[in-house]
Parts: sequence; C-alpha cells; structure tokens
Amino acid sequence: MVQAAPLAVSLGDPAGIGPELIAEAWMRRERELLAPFFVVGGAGVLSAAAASRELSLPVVQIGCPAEATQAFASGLPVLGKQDCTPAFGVPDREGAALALYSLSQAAELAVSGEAGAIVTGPIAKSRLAAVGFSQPGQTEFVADVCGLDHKDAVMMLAGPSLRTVPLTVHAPLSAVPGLITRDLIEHKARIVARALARDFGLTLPHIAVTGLNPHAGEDGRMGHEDSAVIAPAIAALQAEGLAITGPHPADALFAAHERDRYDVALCMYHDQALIPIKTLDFDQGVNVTLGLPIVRTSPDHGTAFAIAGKNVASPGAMIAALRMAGECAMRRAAPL
Ligand SMILES: NC(=O)C1=CN([C@@H]2O[C@H](COP(=O)(O)OP(=O)(O)OC[C@H]3O[C@@H](n4cnc5c(N)ncnc54)[C@H](O)[C@@H]3O)[C@@H](O)[C@H]2O)C=CC1
Ligand SMILES: NCC(=O)COP(=O)(O)O
Repeated sequence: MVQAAPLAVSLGDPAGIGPELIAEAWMRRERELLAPFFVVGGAGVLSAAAASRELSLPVVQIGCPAEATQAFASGLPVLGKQDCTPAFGVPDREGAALALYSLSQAAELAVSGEAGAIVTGPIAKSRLAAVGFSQPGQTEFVADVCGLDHKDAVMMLAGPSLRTVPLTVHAPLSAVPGLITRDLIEHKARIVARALARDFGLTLPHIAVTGLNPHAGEDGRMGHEDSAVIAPAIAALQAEGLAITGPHPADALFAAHERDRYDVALCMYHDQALIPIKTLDFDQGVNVTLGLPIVRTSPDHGTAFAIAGKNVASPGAMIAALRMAGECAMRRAAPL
C-alpha cells in the first residue's frame, strides 16, 4: 500500500487557538482516522495549550520528518527546538516570529517532499507583518515558497455543504470591480477545474459563477461587470469544454436546492464566498489552496484570540483540514 509522507503542521500564532486545536486533533487521531502529522517547533507552546484543555499531551521531539510516522502513535511529534512562552490571547513579537518560522519550515518540507502536505495553523496577518511577513495571506506565502505567481494559487473553502472560491481575496471592497477581469476569471476557473479533478476526483466539476451586482446586473441596469466581463469569460470557458454556468445572482445561489446543482461556486469577492461557507459549515470548513505543486490546507477560522486557552474552541475545522490534507496527499501519492 502506498503511504504518503507525514503531514507538516505549522503552529499558527502561539497566542491563538491553533496550538490547542492541534493538540486536541492529535488526542483524537485514532477516532478521526487522521494520517500521521508533525508540528514544526513550539513543543512548550503545545504542552501549555494542551494543559489549558486539561489534556495530558505527550510531545515527542523528532530529528527529521520521516521519524514522525512511527512517533505519531505515542506522542505529538515536534520537529525542532524553536519555542516561546505564550500568553493566551495576547499576541506578541516573539510568538509571531515563531509562527513565521514554523510556517516557512513546514512549507519548505512540503516542497522538498519530506512532508506529504502542509496544514497551516491560523495566524494574525497584521502581527506576522511586524516580523517580516510581506504577503497578504498564507496562500500567497506558500505560493512564493513554491515559486509560483500569486494568481496561480487559488483559495477554496470547502465544507460538507458546499465549496466556494473567492476570485478576489484580501482586497478592499472598493477595489473589487476593477480587479474583476476576463483573464482572471478564466485563469482561476481553469485552475479550479484541474485541481478538483486532481485532488478531489471530480473529473468535470460544475462551476457556478456568481454575478457581482444585485440580480447579476439585471441586464445592465444595476452594473455592467456581469454582462461585460463575467458573462464573456464564462462563454469562453464553455467553448473550451468546462462545465461552467452563470453569472448567477449571488443572493439565491447558496440555497439548499441550488447547492445540489454545482460542485463549486466561483464568487467575485471574499465575503461573497466566505459568508455562506462559514454560516453553513463553520465547524468543518477547510481552506485549501488549489493549483500548487504541494497540498496545503488550513482550518477556515482565524486565531480567535478572545477564546484562546479557555477550552471552548472547537477542533472540528482543524480536524477537517488535517483529514483533507491526508486524503489529497494520498491521492497524489497513488493517483487513481
Ligand atoms: N487561516 C488563517 O490563518 C486565518 C487567519 N485569520 C486571522 O485571524 C484573526 C482574527 O480574525 P477573525 O475575523 O476574528 O476570525 P476568527 O475566525 O478568529 O474569529 C471569528 C469568530 O469565530 C470564533 N471562532 C473562531 N474559531 C473558532 C473555533 N474553532 N471554535 C469556536 N469559535 C471559533 C471566534 O471566537 C470569533 O467569535 C485575524 O488577524 C485574521 O487575519 C482569519 C481567518 C483565517
Ligand atoms: N479569510 C481567509 C483567510 O484569511 C485565510 O487566508 P490565508 O492565510 O489562508 O491566505
């Protein structure tokens, strides 16, 4: 049987909920059928985070990723001695530097093939920016490590109820109309179609594209982008053989009877894509980056500083991210 390399997990911000959820996921590894994973750095952070949830977490220091597979049964494998002493809910520079180190090393290990995938713990982008993180998000950071253009790394949110892709991501709403181009829609839709086939076994996924404006522009009465930019991009993609429809009015596209009709919704901006998934699937939502030479997933939520260390954060999305990374890594290691 083919076995993928262990998954590399980056710690996330030590003051956030990431470390406690990684610890919780390890405790539930058997019942959740999780593939072996290891964390880069933060042994002390993980122990403290586990203690805050009244978990007695054994941590096993490993010298290389390959040791994680065997160590995983007896403890949470941690690679490297980098660490800090976090105060839950109070992010600081030292913690941000550790989060950046962990992210960077985990991504490099996935690129080198020593790790089967990277699962990123949540970071606060503004905090990491203070210690040298120059990208808008971890999606673009991982793209840089892979040597890709940012537009080739496509964010998808996936849960049991639906999958959504934001065409524009961390852009102010006022900039969105100017960023929506035929090229961008066509480029990202092609990446989505290829990645859903490669990593999710959907050979010809149905992509439903939202409009930008109310009622998808109502024939130009409520904005021109839907008819002048989005519709022609969809027509060109249909001519290439993609199963793609739209622009659909976004207000109704996420109703239950509509969701059955497509595999993924390509949305025009961040909140159009993330509100439905976080409303329907917050606790099982995974942020997965499509188009990369490596597998990268993350829970859909952020650092949630206000609840860190309080034993209330749900591990569902972290567990879902670990599970999806393991499944995609297996699929790549043994293509069907
Ligand atoms: N993948 C990542 O690295 C992400 C990072 N962020 C970052 O996180 C920081 C905080 O962002 P917010 O918008 O406040 O989002 P957030 O997801 O951290 O929190 C939003 C709300 O959901 C709750 N929440 C989040 N995760 C939860 C869980 N597992 N269980 C129970 N409740 C949970 C929080 O307590 C809060 O009420 C920002 O700096 C942002 O950049 C946000 C989203 C994703
Ligand atoms: N809103 C999604 C988010 O902030 C996660 O972005 P990324 O860090 O995964 O690029």
